Amino acid sequence: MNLIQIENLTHYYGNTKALENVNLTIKNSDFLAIIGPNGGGKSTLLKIILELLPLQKGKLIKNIKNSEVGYVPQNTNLNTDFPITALEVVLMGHIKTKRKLFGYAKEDIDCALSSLKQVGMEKFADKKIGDLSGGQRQRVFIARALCSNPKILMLDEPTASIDVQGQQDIYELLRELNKSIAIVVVSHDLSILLNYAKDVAHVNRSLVYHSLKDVQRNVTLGDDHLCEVELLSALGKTQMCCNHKH
Ligand SMILES: Nc1ncnc2c1ncn2[C@@H]1O[C@H](COP(=O)(O)OP(=O)(O)OP(=O)(O)O)[C@@H](O)[C@H]1O
Repeated sequence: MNLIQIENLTHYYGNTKALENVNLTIKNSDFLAIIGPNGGGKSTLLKIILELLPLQKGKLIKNIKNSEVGYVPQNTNLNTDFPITALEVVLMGHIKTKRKLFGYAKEDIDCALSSLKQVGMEKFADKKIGDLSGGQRQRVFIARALCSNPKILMLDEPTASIDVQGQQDIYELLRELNKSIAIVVVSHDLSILLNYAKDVAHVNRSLVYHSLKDVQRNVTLGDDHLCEVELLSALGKTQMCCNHKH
């Protein structure tokens, strides 16, 4: 089933053309990696799908409600000094929270606890967000996005500044979630991402879609990471070459 369809999308910021004639379909079982150089237009694409930016030219067809698109933004490590618990962060994701005069309704708390359980963080419900590791904190933000029972989960650089083991744990979680919801990840962590994504969209103003069905998995982790140039080469864009050492 097609959840989201984008047709001939073009977007300008003033005179800067950020996206040109982009076509993309996101289906319910997808695990899509969106990659591309800095300034290539990845965030712009995400913001248009999330309707944070207006549609200027082209079509955006959504077969799901806006509330069924879960979003985990970039930089969830900011403001870790804020004295708020993991449970409270998740409760903030409730769009139809019936707030009581003091605190939250029991059904909201039960739902938030169940989201925390889904990401393996229920034991940390009462911990301050600043006392968690980067990977644990990211799980809490994923739980927050899961609160509205999304059909698609979009994550912008979910593993930035998380160690390799933590990154792998997050992707294992996303793989598990992908059994019931579509996953779209913007990331530069290609080595890890490629062991999990089913398809890749390379965005550099225009979008080139590649299926990863036939690409060899078990890409090396750690220092021997795969760079974007090598990835594109593996996908058949052999005119590109990589001049640097890993
Ligand atoms: N608010 C804005 N006003 C003007 N230009 C913008 C704005 N946001 C983005 N741009 C420009 O649009 C282009 C695409 O930017 P975008 O942030 O979508 O790229 P990106 O692929 O997400 O980059 P990064 O990997 O660095 O996050 C860039 O040339 C950028 O300078």
